[in-house]
Amino acid sequence: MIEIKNLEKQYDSQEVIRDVSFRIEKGEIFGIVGRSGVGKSTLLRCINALEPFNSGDIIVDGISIGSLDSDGVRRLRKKVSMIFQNFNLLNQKTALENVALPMEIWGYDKKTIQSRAKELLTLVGLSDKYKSKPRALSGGEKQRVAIARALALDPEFLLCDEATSALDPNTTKEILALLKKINRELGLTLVVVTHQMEVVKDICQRVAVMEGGKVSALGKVEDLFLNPAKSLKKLIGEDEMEILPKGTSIRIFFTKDYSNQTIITNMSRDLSVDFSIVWGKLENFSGNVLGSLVININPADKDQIVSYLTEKGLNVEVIYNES
Ligand SMILES: Nc1ncnc2c1ncn2[C@@H]1O[C@H](COP(=O)(O)OP(=O)(O)OP(=O)(O)O)[C@@H](O)[C@H]1O
Repeated sequence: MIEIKNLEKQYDSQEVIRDVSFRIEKGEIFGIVGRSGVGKSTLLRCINALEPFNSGDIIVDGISIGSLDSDGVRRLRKKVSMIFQNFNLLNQKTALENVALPMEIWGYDKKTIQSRAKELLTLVGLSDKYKSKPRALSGGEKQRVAIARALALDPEFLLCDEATSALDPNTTKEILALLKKINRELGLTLVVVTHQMEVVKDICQRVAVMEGGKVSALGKVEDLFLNPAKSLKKLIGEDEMEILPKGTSIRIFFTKDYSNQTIITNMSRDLSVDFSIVWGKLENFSGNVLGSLVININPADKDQIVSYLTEKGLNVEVIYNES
């Protein structure tokens, strides 16, 4: 488990992390999202002591990072590995040599290094590229090598700093599938910093939204997307607001349990009310299809519609559009 407690970080006089506290549970895929410059990468780099912090603490599996000496930091980085947007591979070395490097630094014997590096490159789907140098690899392949290297010392946590931001959409999907596989099969806890909402929806279970160095929302991804806090709405855009008709509308959030039910048609029959469907979307969250629907209603029917839907266990939001 990673516990971040009242963390504060400044660069000179600029406050970058302001009183941030949350926990990342073992085995989960946890997202940290926010606009550029809100402090996501800085927070991630504090977790493996790449950046010092000013006050507060980070506890990784019971170890307080704030009090580590240089040997402690070395051990922490073995446990908490990291991948980056620009891959950070050594260009003069082959894929195999890049993956071998951390094991050489830790003094593993040559035979173990060779077999483990090959095993890891096979795990990431590059069994035919052992001898390729980075310049002969695509972006996705480079990130696969970086992931194999990050796994070389058997870490428990993998920090991913915008790991798919430099990749095209299809390659992004492949790398996300690989990260999910690593989480599932090796039990690694993943902390994923990203500004890409598709990444959050595809792989994260919980997410912290950052704004101005603070956490402005935190929770399960589907809860935050289906009933977004203001901070998340700003990030994902409020495109539907532009097409809302005048008057009173109701946004209905469909959770897993309701997404296949015909509640809306039943409501129309049960209450004898008319409405028009204005807008709807279905989203895929780690394989679960959830959705939201906006209906425009007669203002006089508002209370009975809200009660009906709430009694059925649905989340609703009333939206008034005066313009
Ligand atoms: N080494 C540094 N020295 C001084 N200021 C820095 C340093 N690294 C980051 N900053 C500043 O700290 C703030 C937060 O940066 P950070 O990289 O953590 O944000 P971010 O949310 O990850 O943004 P991005 O997605 O653009 O990387 C920014 O204003 C940035 O300019």
